[in-house]
Amino acid sequence: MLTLSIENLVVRVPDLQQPVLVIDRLDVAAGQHLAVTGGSGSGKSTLLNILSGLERVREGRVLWNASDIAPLSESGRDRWRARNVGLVMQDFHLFPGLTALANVLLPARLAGAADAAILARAHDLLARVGLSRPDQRIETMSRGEMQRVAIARALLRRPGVIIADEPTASLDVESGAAVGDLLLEVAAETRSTLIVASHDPRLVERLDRRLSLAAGRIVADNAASEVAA
Ligand SMILES: Nc1ncnc2c1ncn2[C@@H]1O[C@H](COP(=O)(O)OP(=O)(O)OP(=O)(O)O)[C@@H](O)[C@H]1O
Repeated sequence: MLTLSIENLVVRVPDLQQPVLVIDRLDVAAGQHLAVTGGSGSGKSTLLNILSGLERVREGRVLWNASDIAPLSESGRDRWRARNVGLVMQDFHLFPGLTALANVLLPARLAGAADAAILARAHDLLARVGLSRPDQRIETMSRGEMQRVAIARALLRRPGVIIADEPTASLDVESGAAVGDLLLEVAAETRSTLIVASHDPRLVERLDRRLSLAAGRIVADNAASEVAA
């Protein structure tokens, strides 16, 4: 379980005068389930990249359990992420040539943590996302099946926070609902904080807190009485 606090965050990109993300203050309690919504280009992926340490914080502070990740080097952020974050990104980062099961297990194997219990959990998670062929090679899978492998991998090591970017985007209604069930069940089981960027109203409405971004700013937050536009 990780608590998040963002203070005075400003994210800029080369070639643009206006920042792409400005968040003066955001607090997310440990174990909270947060949906990040907003139109295309509103800053959702930028926020998730910052929160997961994929992108460096250059202005402001991003504190996880009161520890700021902004000063960490890239390798420091990689280590922090491997220990704490279950990440589901839009482009999955799966490895062709490996089976579904091997992809799910890879981060645990790299960390020297792939024991019998982890192997059993990998099988269980693949079954729960509806994949019955753990030995199928990744490159032969459909996009929706790959999405489910990426989700199983993210949940394997009971991360303190699960961060998912459009986790139901490639899925039909039924598979999307199953993935929503799984994310919520696993987050509850492991008491993980859950942060999901999504356009999918069926998923968004199941999360207890909803934050809406427009042009890189928070314009609605159902947990806040006042929101700066
Ligand atoms: N490296 C970059 N250079 C220029 N512009 C960038 C860069 N990275 C992000 N942006 C811009 O920042 C804005 C926010 O992008 P972001 O990907 O966070 O949006 P999003 O809400 O996730 O959109 P989508 O729903 O389409 O994925 C967009 O206008 C994007 O074009």
